[in-house]
Amino acid sequence: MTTIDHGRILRLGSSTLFEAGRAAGATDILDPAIRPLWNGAAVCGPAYPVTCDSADNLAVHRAVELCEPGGVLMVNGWGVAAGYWGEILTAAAQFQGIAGVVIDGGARDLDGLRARGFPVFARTIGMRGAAKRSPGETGQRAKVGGVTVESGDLVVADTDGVLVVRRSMVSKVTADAEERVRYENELLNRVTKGERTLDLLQLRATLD
Ligand SMILES: O=C([O-])CC(=O)C(=O)O
Ligand SMILES: [Mg+2]
Repeated sequence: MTTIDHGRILRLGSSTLFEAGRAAGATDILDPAIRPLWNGAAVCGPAYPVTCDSADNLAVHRAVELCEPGGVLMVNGWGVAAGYWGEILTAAAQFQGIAGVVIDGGARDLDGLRARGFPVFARTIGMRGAAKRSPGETGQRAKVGGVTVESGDLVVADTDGVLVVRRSMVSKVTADAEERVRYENELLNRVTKGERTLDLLQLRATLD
């Protein structure tokens, strides 16, 4: 088994990875309303899916104990603006080695998350505390931002948004994205020197 270099994949960027996997249907973009909660937040790691009951985060507290180090919690919070995540869970997740969290719902204590440098992506801020009554579901699959995420799919989340790369396709998508970066760097070089995108991308014929 080849090991996956998550830092290297993150440097390729979510948009480049999406384009690389697009034709094969290997990548899915979460609803772009799910955004980083502080500037520069970014994370890459295997998904640990969590489905909460509406406005209840007991499943999240359990997931923080069960998720493997390096994992990314992918939480279905039904789009509700409750505080499914906050600074206490962040400190617990960091102790556990969890890499980040994506929530289709609310998170709070944003200054604390930023100060701790923990990447959190969420649909909204949620000041109101979540209940802690329903066990929900952990570790199987979860629908987050319109995408069904399986345990072990690769999550790549950065300033552009949140991408899921299907587990069996990670090597191919990564290799294709590296090729794409080489091509785009060449374009950047030439555009920086004054060449026109209309020429480089052979777009003039379409204009005529
Ligand atoms: O109450 C919760 O479970 C969420 C929260 O604010 C924290 O983790 O600090
Ligand atoms: Mg809190």
